[in-house]
Amino acid sequence: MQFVLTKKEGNLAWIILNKAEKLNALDSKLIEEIWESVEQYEEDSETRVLIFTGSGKAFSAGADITEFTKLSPIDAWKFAKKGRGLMDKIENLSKPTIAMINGYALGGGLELALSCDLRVAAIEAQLGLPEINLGIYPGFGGTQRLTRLVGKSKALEIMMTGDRITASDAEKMGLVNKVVPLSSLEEETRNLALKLAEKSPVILALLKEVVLRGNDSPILSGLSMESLGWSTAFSTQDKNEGVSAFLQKRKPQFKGS
Ligand SMILES: CCCCC/C=C/C(=O)SCCNC(=O)CCNC(=O)[C@H](O)C(C)(C)COP(=O)(O)OP(=O)(O)OC[C@H]1O[C@@H](n2cnc3c(N)ncnc32)[C@H](O)[C@@H]1OP(=O)(O)O
Repeated sequence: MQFVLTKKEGNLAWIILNKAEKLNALDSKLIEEIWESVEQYEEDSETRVLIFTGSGKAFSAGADITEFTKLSPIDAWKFAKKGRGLMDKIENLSKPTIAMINGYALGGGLELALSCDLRVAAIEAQLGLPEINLGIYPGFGGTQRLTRLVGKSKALEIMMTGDRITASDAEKMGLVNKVVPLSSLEEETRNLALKLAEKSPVILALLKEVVLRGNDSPILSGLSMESLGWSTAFSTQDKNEGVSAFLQKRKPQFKGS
Protein backbone atom coordinates (compact mmCIF):
# COMPACT_ATOMS: atom_id res chain seq x y z
CA MET A 1 0.00 0.00 0.00
CA GLN A 2 1.26 3.44 -0.93
CA PHE A 3 -1.20 5.80 0.75
CA VAL A 4 -2.81 3.76 3.52
CA LEU A 5 -1.21 2.56 6.74
CA THR A 6 -2.88 -0.28 8.60
CA LYS A 7 -2.19 -1.63 12.04
CA LYS A 8 -3.76 -4.20 14.30
CA GLU A 9 -3.99 -3.77 18.06
CA GLY A 10 -5.55 -6.93 19.42
CA ASN A 11 -9.19 -6.83 18.29
CA LEU A 12 -8.89 -3.32 16.86
CA ALA A 13 -7.86 -2.46 13.30
CA TRP A 14 -6.67 1.02 12.33
CA ILE A 15 -6.93 2.28 8.76
CA ILE A 16 -4.88 5.46 8.43
CA LEU A 17 -5.07 7.65 5.31
CA ASN A 18 -1.46 8.56 4.75
CA LYS A 19 -1.12 11.25 2.13
CA ALA A 20 -0.60 14.08 4.58
CA GLU A 21 1.05 16.52 2.16
CA LYS A 22 -2.23 16.58 0.16
CA LEU A 23 -4.39 16.51 3.31
CA ASN A 24 -5.37 12.91 2.50
CA ALA A 25 -7.33 13.98 -0.57
CA LEU A 26 -9.19 10.98 -1.92
CA ASP A 27 -7.91 10.08 -5.37
CA SER A 28 -8.69 6.82 -7.19
CA LYS A 29 -5.60 5.09 -5.79
CA LEU A 30 -6.35 6.04 -2.19
CA ILE A 31 -9.97 4.93 -2.59
CA GLU A 32 -8.77 1.56 -3.93
CA GLU A 33 -6.34 1.12 -1.06
CA ILE A 34 -8.97 1.94 1.58
CA TRP A 35 -11.26 -0.58 -0.15
CA GLU A 36 -8.52 -3.27 0.05
CA SER A 37 -7.84 -2.55 3.74
CA VAL A 38 -11.54 -2.73 4.56
CA GLU A 39 -11.82 -6.10 2.80
CA GLN A 40 -8.78 -7.39 4.65
CA TYR A 41 -10.28 -6.59 8.07
CA GLU A 42 -13.79 -7.62 7.09
CA GLU A 43 -12.45 -11.15 6.54
CA ASP A 44 -10.24 -11.16 9.64
CA SER A 45 -12.20 -12.94 12.38
CA GLU A 46 -9.95 -11.47 15.11
CA THR A 47 -10.84 -7.89 14.18
CA ARG A 48 -13.91 -6.62 16.00
CA VAL A 49 -13.78 -2.85 15.42
CA LEU A 50 -12.38 -0.73 12.56
CA ILE A 51 -11.08 2.79 13.16
CA PHE A 52 -10.51 5.22 10.28
CA THR A 53 -8.29 8.27 10.63
CA GLY A 54 -5.83 10.47 8.77
CA SER A 55 -2.17 11.31 9.23
CA GLY A 56 -1.06 14.93 9.56
CA LYS A 57 -3.50 17.81 10.03
CA ALA A 58 -6.45 16.33 8.15
CA PHE A 59 -8.79 13.38 8.38
CA SER A 60 -9.35 14.04 4.69
CA ALA A 61 -9.91 17.27 2.72
CA GLY A 62 -12.20 15.43 0.32
CA ALA A 63 -12.04 14.06 -3.18
CA ASP A 64 -8.87 14.99 -5.06
CA ILE A 65 -9.88 18.15 -6.91
CA THR A 66 -6.97 17.86 -9.36
CA GLU A 67 -8.61 14.73 -10.79
CA PHE A 68 -11.77 16.73 -11.61
CA THR A 69 -10.07 18.64 -14.44
CA LYS A 70 -9.76 15.54 -16.60
CA LEU A 71 -13.12 13.91 -15.87
CA SER A 72 -15.73 13.58 -18.61
CA PRO A 73 -19.33 13.27 -17.33
CA ILE A 74 -19.06 9.48 -17.79
CA ASP A 75 -15.75 9.39 -15.89
CA ALA A 76 -17.30 11.56 -13.15
CA TRP A 77 -20.19 9.11 -12.88
CA LYS A 78 -17.74 6.18 -12.61
CA PHE A 79 -15.63 8.02 -10.01
CA ALA A 80 -18.68 8.98 -7.95
CA LYS A 81 -19.91 5.37 -8.12
CA LYS A 82 -16.52 4.07 -7.00
CA GLY A 83 -16.30 6.46 -4.06
CA ARG A 84 -19.92 5.92 -3.13
CA GLY A 85 -19.40 2.17 -3.40
CA LEU A 86 -16.63 2.42 -0.80
CA MET A 87 -18.82 4.46 1.56
CA ASP A 88 -21.69 1.97 1.13
CA LYS A 89 -19.30 -0.90 1.82
CA ILE A 90 -18.04 0.75 5.03
CA GLU A 91 -21.55 1.61 6.20
CA ASN A 92 -22.72 -1.96 5.64
CA LEU A 93 -19.79 -3.73 7.32
CA SER A 94 -21.03 -6.12 9.96
CA LYS A 95 -18.35 -4.80 12.36
CA PRO A 96 -18.59 -1.45 14.18
CA THR A 97 -16.65 1.41 12.62
CA ILE A 98 -15.38 4.65 14.15
CA ALA A 99 -14.10 7.75 12.36
CA MET A 100 -11.40 9.43 14.44
CA ILE A 101 -11.52 12.96 13.04
CA ASN A 102 -8.12 14.49 13.75
CA GLY A 103 -8.44 17.63 11.61
CA TYR A 104 -10.17 18.73 8.41
CA ALA A 105 -13.02 16.42 7.38
CA LEU A 106 -14.32 18.09 4.24
CA GLY A 107 -16.29 16.97 1.20
CA GLY A 108 -15.59 13.29 0.49
CA GLY A 109 -13.60 13.21 3.75
CA LEU A 110 -16.69 14.05 5.76
CA GLU A 111 -18.66 11.59 3.63
CA LEU A 112 -16.19 8.88 4.65
CA ALA A 113 -16.73 9.81 8.30
CA LEU A 114 -20.51 9.78 7.75
CA SER A 115 -20.35 6.21 6.48
CA CYS A 116 -18.87 5.10 9.83
CA ASP A 117 -21.11 4.15 12.75
CA LEU A 118 -19.59 6.64 15.21
CA ARG A 119 -17.48 9.78 14.99
CA VAL A 120 -15.03 11.11 17.59
CA ALA A 121 -13.52 14.48 16.73
CA ALA A 122 -10.70 16.64 18.01
CA ILE A 123 -11.83 20.07 19.26
CA GLU A 124 -9.54 21.54 16.59
CA ALA A 125 -11.24 19.65 13.72
CA GLN A 126 -13.26 21.44 11.06
CA LEU A 127 -16.02 19.72 9.16
CA GLY A 128 -17.99 20.64 6.08
CA LEU A 129 -19.27 19.88 2.62
CA PRO A 130 -17.73 22.71 0.53
CA GLU A 131 -18.45 21.13 -2.88
CA ILE A 132 -20.91 23.92 -3.72
CA ASN A 133 -17.92 26.29 -3.97
CA LEU A 134 -16.53 24.10 -6.77
CA GLY A 135 -19.80 24.19 -8.68
CA ILE A 136 -20.74 20.64 -7.71
CA TYR A 137 -22.45 19.00 -4.75
CA PRO A 138 -21.56 16.02 -2.50
CA GLY A 139 -21.38 12.79 -4.48
CA PHE A 140 -20.14 10.14 -2.06
CA GLY A 141 -23.45 9.76 -0.20
CA GLY A 142 -23.36 13.00 1.81
CA THR A 143 -26.64 14.40 0.50
CA GLN A 144 -28.44 11.39 1.95
CA ARG A 145 -26.41 10.44 5.04
CA LEU A 146 -25.98 13.96 6.42
CA THR A 147 -29.68 14.68 5.92
CA ARG A 148 -30.69 11.53 7.78
CA LEU A 149 -28.26 12.34 10.59
CA VAL A 150 -28.94 16.02 11.28
CA GLY A 151 -32.24 16.68 9.49
CA LYS A 152 -33.07 18.40 6.21
CA SER A 153 -32.74 22.01 7.35
CA LYS A 154 -29.26 21.77 8.93
CA ALA A 155 -28.01 19.47 6.15
CA LEU A 156 -29.15 21.91 3.46
CA GLU A 157 -27.53 24.80 5.33
CA ILE A 158 -24.21 22.92 5.44
CA MET A 159 -24.39 21.88 1.77
CA MET A 160 -25.80 25.16 0.39
CA THR A 161 -23.37 27.49 2.18
CA GLY A 162 -20.34 25.19 2.01
CA ASP A 163 -19.25 26.75 5.31
CA ARG A 164 -16.95 24.84 7.61
CA ILE A 165 -18.31 24.03 11.06
CA THR A 166 -16.44 23.46 14.30
CA ALA A 167 -16.33 20.09 16.03
CA SER A 168 -18.37 21.53 18.94
CA ASP A 169 -21.14 22.71 16.60
CA ALA A 170 -21.03 19.33 14.87
CA GLU A 171 -21.49 17.63 18.24
CA LYS A 172 -24.45 19.89 19.10
CA MET A 173 -26.27 18.84 15.93
CA GLY A 174 -25.51 15.13 16.41
CA LEU A 175 -23.03 14.96 13.56
CA VAL A 176 -20.24 13.75 15.85
CA ASN A 177 -20.66 11.62 18.96
CA LYS A 178 -17.84 13.04 21.04
CA VAL A 179 -15.40 15.96 20.95
CA VAL A 180 -12.10 15.78 22.83
CA PRO A 181 -8.77 17.64 22.79
CA LEU A 182 -6.43 16.47 20.03
CA SER A 183 -3.96 15.33 22.70
CA SER A 184 -6.42 12.72 24.01
CA LEU A 185 -8.18 11.88 20.74
CA GLU A 186 -6.39 8.59 20.16
CA GLU A 187 -6.83 7.38 23.75
CA GLU A 188 -10.54 8.31 23.85
CA THR A 189 -11.15 6.65 20.49
CA ARG A 190 -9.28 3.52 21.54
CA ASN A 191 -11.30 3.33 24.78
CA LEU A 192 -14.55 3.59 22.85
CA ALA A 193 -13.39 0.93 20.38
CA LEU A 194 -12.31 -1.40 23.20
CA LYS A 195 -15.73 -1.01 24.80
CA LEU A 196 -17.39 -2.09 21.52
CA ALA A 197 -14.87 -4.94 21.09
CA GLU A 198 -16.09 -6.46 24.37
CA LYS A 199 -19.67 -6.78 23.11
CA SER A 200 -20.99 -9.71 21.14
CA PRO A 201 -19.94 -9.27 17.48
CA VAL A 202 -22.89 -11.30 16.26
CA ILE A 203 -25.39 -9.18 18.18
CA LEU A 204 -23.68 -5.96 17.09
CA ALA A 205 -24.00 -7.15 13.48
CA LEU A 206 -27.71 -7.90 13.95
CA LEU A 207 -28.26 -4.56 15.67
CA LYS A 208 -26.51 -2.69 12.83
CA GLU A 209 -28.58 -4.46 10.22
CA VAL A 210 -31.86 -3.65 12.00
CA VAL A 211 -30.93 0.01 12.58
CA LEU A 212 -29.61 0.60 9.03
CA ARG A 213 -32.39 -1.19 7.17
CA GLY A 214 -35.00 0.18 9.58
CA ASN A 215 -33.74 3.71 8.94
CA ASP A 216 -34.57 3.26 5.24
CA SER A 217 -38.02 1.78 5.88
CA PRO A 218 -41.45 2.80 7.17
CA ILE A 219 -41.54 2.46 10.97
CA LEU A 220 -43.78 -0.63 10.97
CA SER A 221 -41.27 -2.52 8.79
CA GLY A 222 -38.43 -1.36 11.04
CA LEU A 223 -40.28 -2.48 14.15
CA SER A 224 -40.98 -5.83 12.53
CA MET A 225 -37.26 -6.25 11.65
CA GLU A 226 -36.44 -5.38 15.26
CA SER A 227 -38.67 -8.21 16.59
CA LEU A 228 -37.32 -10.72 14.08
CA GLY A 229 -33.70 -9.82 14.79
CA TRP A 230 -34.36 -9.77 18.53
CA SER A 231 -35.74 -13.29 18.49
CA THR A 232 -32.79 -14.42 16.34
CA ALA A 233 -30.53 -13.34 19.22
CA PHE A 234 -32.06 -16.18 21.21
CA SER A 235 -30.39 -18.70 18.89
CA THR A 236 -26.89 -17.47 19.84
CA GLN A 237 -24.39 -18.68 22.43
CA ASP A 238 -23.63 -15.06 23.17
CA LYS A 239 -27.16 -14.45 24.46
CA ASN A 240 -26.78 -17.49 26.75
CA GLU A 241 -23.40 -16.18 27.89
CA GLY A 242 -24.69 -12.63 28.51
CA VAL A 243 -27.67 -13.76 30.57
CA SER A 244 -25.66 -16.39 32.49
CA ALA A 245 -22.90 -13.89 33.25
CA PHE A 246 -25.44 -11.45 34.68
CA LEU A 247 -27.03 -14.11 36.86
CA GLN A 248 -23.62 -15.38 38.02
CA LYS A 249 -22.47 -11.79 38.71
CA ARG A 250 -19.45 -11.99 36.39
CA LYS A 251 -18.28 -10.26 33.23
CA PRO A 252 -19.51 -11.89 30.00
CA GLN A 253 -17.04 -13.31 27.49
CA PHE A 254 -18.68 -13.01 24.08
CA LYS A 255 -17.29 -15.25 21.35
CA GLY A 256 -19.44 -14.23 18.39
CA SER A 257 -21.42 -17.42 18.04
C1 LIG B 1 -17.36 13.03 -8.92
C2 LIG B 1 -17.16 12.51 -7.53
C3 LIG B 1 -17.87 13.29 -6.47
C4 LIG B 1 -17.07 13.32 -5.27
C5 LIG B 1 -17.75 13.95 -4.11
C6 LIG B 1 -16.77 14.64 -3.28
C7 LIG B 1 -16.32 15.83 -3.68
C8 LIG B 1 -15.28 16.51 -2.91
O1 LIG B 1 -14.83 16.08 -1.86
S1 LIG B 1 -14.71 17.94 -3.59
C9 LIG B 1 -13.46 18.47 -2.46
C10 LIG B 1 -14.03 19.15 -1.27
N1 LIG B 1 -12.97 19.70 -0.45
C11 LIG B 1 -12.54 20.95 -0.55
O2 LIG B 1 -13.02 21.75 -1.31
C12 LIG B 1 -11.38 21.32 0.36
C13 LIG B 1 -10.20 21.77 -0.45
N2 LIG B 1 -9.08 22.18 0.41
C14 LIG B 1 -9.04 23.36 1.05
O3 LIG B 1 -9.95 24.15 0.99
C15 LIG B 1 -7.80 23.64 1.84
O4 LIG B 1 -6.78 22.78 1.41
C16 LIG B 1 -8.00 23.48 3.36
C17 LIG B 1 -8.89 24.59 3.90
C18 LIG B 1 -8.59 22.13 3.72
C19 LIG B 1 -6.61 23.56 4.08
O5 LIG B 1 -5.96 24.74 3.71
P1 LIG B 1 -4.40 24.90 4.05
O6 LIG B 1 -4.15 24.53 5.46
O7 LIG B 1 -4.02 26.28 3.61
O8 LIG B 1 -3.67 23.80 3.18
P2 LIG B 1 -3.42 23.81 1.59
O9 LIG B 1 -4.61 24.35 0.90
O10 LIG B 1 -2.12 24.45 1.31
O11 LIG B 1 -3.37 22.24 1.28
C20 LIG B 1 -2.16 21.50 1.33
C21 LIG B 1 -2.01 20.74 0.03
O12 LIG B 1 -3.12 19.84 -0.09
C22 LIG B 1 -3.78 20.07 -1.33
N3 LIG B 1 -5.23 19.78 -1.17
C23 LIG B 1 -6.02 20.11 -0.16
N4 LIG B 1 -7.26 19.67 -0.37
C24 LIG B 1 -7.24 19.05 -1.56
C25 LIG B 1 -8.23 18.37 -2.33
N5 LIG B 1 -9.48 18.20 -1.91
N6 LIG B 1 -7.85 17.85 -3.52
C26 LIG B 1 -6.60 17.96 -3.97
N7 LIG B 1 -5.61 18.59 -3.27
C27 LIG B 1 -5.95 19.12 -2.09
C28 LIG B 1 -3.53 21.53 -1.62
O13 LIG B 1 -3.73 21.80 -2.97
C29 LIG B 1 -2.08 21.64 -1.19
O14 LIG B 1 -1.28 21.07 -2.17
P3 LIG B 1 0.02 21.86 -2.73
O15 LIG B 1 -0.48 23.17 -3.23
O16 LIG B 1 0.59 20.98 -3.80
O17 LIG B 1 0.90 22.00 -1.54
